[in-house]
Amino acid sequence: MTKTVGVKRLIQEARLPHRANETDAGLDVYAAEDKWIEAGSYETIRTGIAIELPPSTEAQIRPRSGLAHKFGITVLNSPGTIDEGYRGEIKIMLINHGKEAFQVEVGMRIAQMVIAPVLLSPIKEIQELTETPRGEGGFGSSGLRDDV
Ligand SMILES: O=c1ccn([C@H]2C[C@H](O)[C@@H](COP(=O)(O)OP(=O)(O)OP(=O)(O)O)O2)c(=O)[nH]1
Ligand SMILES: [Mg+2]
Repeated sequence: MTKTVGVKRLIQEARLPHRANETDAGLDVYAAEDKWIEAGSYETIRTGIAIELPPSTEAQIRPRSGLAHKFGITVLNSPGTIDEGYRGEIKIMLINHGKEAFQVEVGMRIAQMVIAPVLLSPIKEIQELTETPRGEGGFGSSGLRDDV
């Protein structure tokens, strides 16, 4: 099984995803078009690339903390899911939570992509669930006080 991610450039402006450091989890993903994002709005941005993932993996599209910290820019549907079998162009939905309009430019690093393993578990209906110490407790049930 190859672990290589094949990347096809769909337009000339496109840049291949790139790891800033060899062991970074996230590959920087680049914009392939110029676009303004008004404050409080979102835009779908072209990357100009399509990819071929290794079997039983996905690519997660996550925000870059630098853009969030400096400009309030994040990924609307974070983490975006790129399915193994998807062969279309990867597009990134950025939302501007900042106070100023934000200009996306060709070649800007707008998000990061993490390749992750996926369990393609079959699904079946069952009548009884196994018992566990947690049972149906959730939503803060393990806390000592009501508010945490
Ligand atoms: O940020 C994203 C998220 C998804 N996709 C592409 C790849 C993914 O495989 C496909 C479908 O995404 P998703 O499953 O999130 O969307 P959906 O609304 O469930 O559409 P579909 O019915 O096509 O699965 O769209 C992107 O290009 N960018
Ligand atoms: Mg889907």
